[in-house]
Amino acid sequence: MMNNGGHGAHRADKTPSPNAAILVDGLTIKRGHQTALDSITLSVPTGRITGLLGPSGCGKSTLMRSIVGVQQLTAGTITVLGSPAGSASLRKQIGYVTQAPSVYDDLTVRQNLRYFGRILGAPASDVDRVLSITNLEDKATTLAGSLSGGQRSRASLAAALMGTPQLLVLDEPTVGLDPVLRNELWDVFHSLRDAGQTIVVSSHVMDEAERCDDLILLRDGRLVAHDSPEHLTAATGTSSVEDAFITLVTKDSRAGAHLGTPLGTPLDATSADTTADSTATVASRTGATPSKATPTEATATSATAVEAASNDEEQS
Ligand SMILES: Nc1ncnc2c1ncn2[C@@H]1O[C@H](COP(=O)(O)OP(=O)(O)OP(=O)(O)O)[C@@H](O)[C@H]1O
Repeated sequence: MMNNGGHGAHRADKTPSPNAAILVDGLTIKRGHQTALDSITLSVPTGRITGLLGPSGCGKSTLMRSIVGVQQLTAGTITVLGSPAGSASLRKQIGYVTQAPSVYDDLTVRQNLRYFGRILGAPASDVDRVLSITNLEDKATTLAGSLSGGQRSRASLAAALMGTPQLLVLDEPTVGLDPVLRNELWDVFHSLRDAGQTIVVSSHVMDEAERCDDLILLRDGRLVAHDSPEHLTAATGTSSVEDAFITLVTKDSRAGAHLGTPLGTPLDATSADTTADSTATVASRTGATPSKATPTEATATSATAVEAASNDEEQS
């Protein structure tokens, strides 16, 4: 259902589902002089794929960073799997894949997975399980530094899947991948969802929106819509999510620019060139640092990695 009052259209804000995986209440985040997120209230249901969409700079990564607990909140609260975001108890329950592939270049894929698995306390059998899920069995003995871009993305996803986290937070995992690889990854996401995992995934690509169970549309840090693709199109009288979004943004009294892009193209062409996030895949679970550090360094910094990531970025 849609709420057409105020500045946007969204659902479930006032009556969050009792089985919500994530509850965001009045979340405001200032980064530098920017208000990256402005009074966001929403709930993300368990066992579904929720897509985060919106133009570059609208706050998708900031919302994900907040959910995994590496972002300082200016106001509001976030509850994840029943605990405040950032709680130590959540580290093994959340798999986080940032925009930057974050496996260790000088380790093979299998060694990377063993390493992350050891830190997470995952069973040794998990390595083969996630290699199979991500279709990387034939790359198990390849150095991560020798993988193609798409293979590295999948290796990062594999690392995040170690230990079977309940919640997966994926920041533009398909960026730069060709359509066949994107398709394969979406098949993986759907089977993980079918196995009971909750997935929050951001994208610039409108055709990926149709593959999500629910969509959150952000614009300039504000929530414009939160509903299923079917409800969004029905409520706006449109035949595609893209058209629904254009209609919603046009109605949005504070919208400043046009959102129209063809299906399958980035919402913002410049934003396809992603910048590296400051935290590593599974950082929220392991405390490990990105691939430039050696595993030893990563382990040494594990106790403070999450806090450091949060503090560093605020100064950047
Ligand atoms: N390290 C930082 N320091 C200060 N401001 C930042 C920082 N990173 C992002 N911002 C600002 O926060 C706002 C939201 O950025 P965010 O990265 O969350 O957007 P996004 O929707 O994920 O963008 P993209 O799709 O390009 O990754 C933007 O105005 C951006 O300029």
